[in-house]
Amino acid sequence: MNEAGLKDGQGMKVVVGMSGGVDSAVSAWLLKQAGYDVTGLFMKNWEDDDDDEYCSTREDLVDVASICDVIGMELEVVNFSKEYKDRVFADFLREYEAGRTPNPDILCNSEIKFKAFLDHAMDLGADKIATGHYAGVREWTSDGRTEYQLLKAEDGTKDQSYFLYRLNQAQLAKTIFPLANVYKRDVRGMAEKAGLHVHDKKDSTGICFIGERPFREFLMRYLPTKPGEIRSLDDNRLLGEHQGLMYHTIGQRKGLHIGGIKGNDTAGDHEAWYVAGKDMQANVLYAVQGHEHPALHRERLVAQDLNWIAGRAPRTNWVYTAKPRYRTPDQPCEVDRVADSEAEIAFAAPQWAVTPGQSVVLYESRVCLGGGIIV
Ligand SMILES: Nc1ncnc2c1ncn2[C@@H]1O[C@H](COP(=O)(O)OP(=O)(O)OP(=O)(O)O)[C@@H](O)[C@H]1O
Repeated sequence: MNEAGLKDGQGMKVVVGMSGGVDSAVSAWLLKQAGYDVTGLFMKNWEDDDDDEYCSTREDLVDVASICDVIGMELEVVNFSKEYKDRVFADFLREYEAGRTPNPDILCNSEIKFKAFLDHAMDLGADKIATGHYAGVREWTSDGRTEYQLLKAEDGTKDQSYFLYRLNQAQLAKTIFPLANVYKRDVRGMAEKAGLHVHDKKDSTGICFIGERPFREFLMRYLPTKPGEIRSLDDNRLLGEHQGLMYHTIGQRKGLHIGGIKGNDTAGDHEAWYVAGKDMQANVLYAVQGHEHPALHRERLVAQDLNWIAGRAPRTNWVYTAKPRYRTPDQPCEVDRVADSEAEIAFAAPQWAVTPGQSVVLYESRVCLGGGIIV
């Protein structure tokens, strides 16, 4: 075992997804230190002529080349922009058009990083692939059955298992997460010690293909505006106009431009407005006033398009925890009803701004069981 708890690699061939960031650089370095035969693979997932201003792909590739040089490993480059457009971006647009708020990074993991990328790595003769995700994987035997479990990262503040809940047994069987037991606060120091110049590189933020660009502007290029009314959910009062339901998400406060509206004299009338619902048919956006408005809280949700990592559904009448969105701390819950196509989850406490299109991910202690897409 090395400092990250990695087993001796004994020359096992691993292809590491290299983004140009510090996490994947340190992941590759740790594997190399542990005796794996490591190759870096950089993938290009997005191609757009007007993107130079916001897209850092070129600089990232330069960084990857230098990292591979320092570590002493081969670098391969692959273009998955067609696969990305067909399998991730098309779904992203469809979901927005239907008024939901999807999470393309989740689909990018199950369809690109752990499918197209994994297949390509196997073609290159790899035994396993590795990424710099903060998550863990372990082989677990109970009741005579052996399975791969997806685990939360040791560094709970950085855990990314939420984004990986759509992986299956075959994908996990081929995966190493070298940062499973590493704290983010130590990663930059490790990179510096290893002589990797990206030790002080800024972490990437946001959805990969959108990068730092203004989101609404980006979406408008693909989904034209469709103006409609904004109404108060409580009394149907006309509050203003929206430019398209797809530009808004449940719980959103900014960008409604109705802050100054005064209606009657009831107390609290100066509280901020939040998006509480969408009527897709009538093209009406419904808003409520105040963060604590009951319409923004839900004790139950229904999820579809389910993926259970072990290949079997969770138990009903059993206390688990779940995240109805990435940034929400784990919430105690029970699975009330579960079938192949749909599950209903009841939380111990009401959840704020449960949003269709986002994923609900279920955990039993540190083990990620899977989840589904909120409808
Ligand atoms: N363009 C890419 N080519 C190959 N692998 C990638 C690419 N982008 C991301 N990955 C892999 O997916 C992992 C998680 O990606 P994410 O975008 O969440 O990066 P991150 O957590 O900021 O990590 P990093 O510091 O490595 O960028 C990365 O650590 C890397 O292994």
